[in-house]
Order: sequence, then C-alpha cells, then structure tokens
Amino acid sequence: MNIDLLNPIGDGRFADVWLGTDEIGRRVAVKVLREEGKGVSTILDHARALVRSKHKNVVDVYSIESVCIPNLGDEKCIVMEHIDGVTLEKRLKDNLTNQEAYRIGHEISEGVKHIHAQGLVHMDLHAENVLVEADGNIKLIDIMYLSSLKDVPEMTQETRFNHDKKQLIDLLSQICSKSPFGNDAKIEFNSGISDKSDLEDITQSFENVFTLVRLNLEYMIDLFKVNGVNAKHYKFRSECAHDVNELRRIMGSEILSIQIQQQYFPDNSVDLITTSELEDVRNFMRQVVDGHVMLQTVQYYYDYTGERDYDLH
Ligand SMILES: Nc1ncnc2c1ncn2[C@@H]1O[C@H](COP(=O)(O)OP(=O)(O)OP(=O)(O)O)[C@@H](O)[C@H]1O
Repeated sequence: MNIDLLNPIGDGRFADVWLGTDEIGRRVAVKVLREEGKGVSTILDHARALVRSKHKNVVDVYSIESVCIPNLGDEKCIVMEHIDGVTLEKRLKDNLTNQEAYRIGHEISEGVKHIHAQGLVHMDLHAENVLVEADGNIKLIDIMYLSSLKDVPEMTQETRFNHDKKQLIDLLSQICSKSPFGNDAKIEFNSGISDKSDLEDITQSFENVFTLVRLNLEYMIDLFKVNGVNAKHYKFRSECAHDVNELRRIMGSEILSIQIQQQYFPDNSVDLITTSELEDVRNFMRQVVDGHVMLQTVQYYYDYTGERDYDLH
C-alpha cells in the first residue's frame, strides 16, 4: 500500500505518529515505533493485537506497511485509522456536563471490556491515550504490545488485568471530578468499588453516579447531591398500568420516582428510580398478582433489552 506522509501529529515515549493518506485517499495515522519500543515486542505483535480488537471505542488498525520516514528511511509502520479528535487530557482541562462525563466514562469502559474479552490488556490507560472525536465518540489508542495473555502464567495475567482496572478507576475518577457533581461524584463512584471489583462492577458504580442524568430528572439530581442518595434506575415492561400501581403500593417509600414512559402494544414501558437492589425489586414484583412480565423484564436501565427471561418466577 502506498502511503503519503503529510505531517507529524504525535510523539509519545515509544513512537512517532504521522498523519498520512493511503492509496484510496483515506486519512491514516502512521505509527513508527522507536528502538526501545521494538525491544518490548515486535511491531507485528502489537498490530495483530490491535487488529483483533475491532470495536467502536478502540482504534482500528488497517495494516503493517513499510513507509519511508523522513531522516529514518524505510520503516515498518502500523497504519491505522486517523482519529480526528483531542486527547482526553486536553478535554479534561474544561469541565464536562453530566451527559458528557457519562458518555466518555461509559465508552472508555466499553473499550477496555472489549480489549479484555479478546484476552488482551491495554497496560497504558491514561488520558493521553484516549481520544475524543468531535461527535463525542471515544477511541482508545496505544494498546500495549502484548498480543496475547494466554502465553503468560495466570499470576501475571491477573497482575496485568489489575493494572488496567486500577488505571480505569483513576481515569473514571478524573472524569467524575470534572462533572458538575465534582468531588462528590468521585467519592460516590469510589464508594461503590473495592479491591475485588471486576470491570462490570467498576462500570456499574460509575454509571450509578450518572444514572439519573439520562432521565433529565433535575430534582432527582439535587436530591442525590444533597442527601447522597444512591439511587438506581431500572426499566421494565408491564402488561397494564394497574400492575404498576400495585407495585407502587407494595414498594411505598422505596420508590423515588416511577414513570410510565410510553404505551406500546401490548405492554407499558416503565422507568423506576429506587435505592433498592435489583433482587429486592424482583421480590417486590413477585408480590404483584399479575407481575410476571415486570419480573421477567426488569433490568438496570443500561442493561435493559425488553426481552423476557422466562426462567424468572
Ligand atoms: N490513530 C491516531 N489518530 C490520531 N492521532 C493519533 C493516533 N494514534 C496516535 N495519535 C497521536 O499520537 C500521540 C502518540 O501516540 P501513542 O500514544 O500511540 O504513542 P506512544 O509513544 O506509544 O505513547 P505513550 O507515550 O503513551 O507510550 C497520541 O497522544 C496522539 O496524539
């Protein structure tokens, strides 16, 4: 593939990155590893790891090419999508709205979960390795040179996963601090996690901080800020408003807000804000005479699909 280099766009500790165009006119980023970077592992291993990890929140690697680099000559380079955006480091110099904070944190977590699901680790998760595109989409760049974790002992794998988890927590904490909830959000986020938390727990704790934002329930946000209420947002279907009313009666003051958002045949769609845990909500629903559809569909807002789980009784 013929690559034309335009100008340098980044110099990290281990690599120089150039903006270029490929032979079909796409703008590409061309990454040239420095000698010390090559010592960590081969350039091919690095790229293979990235090629395998195709995801909307992870940089897309196109190929490995020999490219003539000014003052260096022909070098094997990683050719990847050029991300037109700013680093999170730069973005965090300004404050974020709740929606922005939620989206950035959520998408970083999705990218990391995907990388781990491939048996890879990132190992260098910090705000300069997160790019924010103009439309707010997040891309993780600079994934560590390890192509696979399967060749290393379990203990080492564990250490590397934990390294990513710790860095993810740091990043999400920074994002919390830059949200309108400020340090309160950071404290709330950190109170929801422990040393034993996995990626899902970490993401859930972060999302719990911003969960009310999605409903634009400003009064709920005030309540959360003033009273430190750890509210959760659930969604479910109900066969009729009568079932929801019965649930409202049974749950009583456990409910902070309940809204029938829309009516669609044959069910209602309901949003519930409560401090109760999911399993407790299910137990309340079990007491509703005809509450089986609610019980089988209730989920955290972010996990909600509307699908029924017929195993739940
Ligand atoms: N795909 C890309 N699109 C746009 N810019 C990029 C891309 N990849 C890298 N960059 C820019 O180049 C800089 C350095 O890239 P990268 O972080 O991959 O190099 P590195 O030497 O491995 O970095 P580090 O110092 O974090 O180890 C990034 O901070 C970013 O500004």
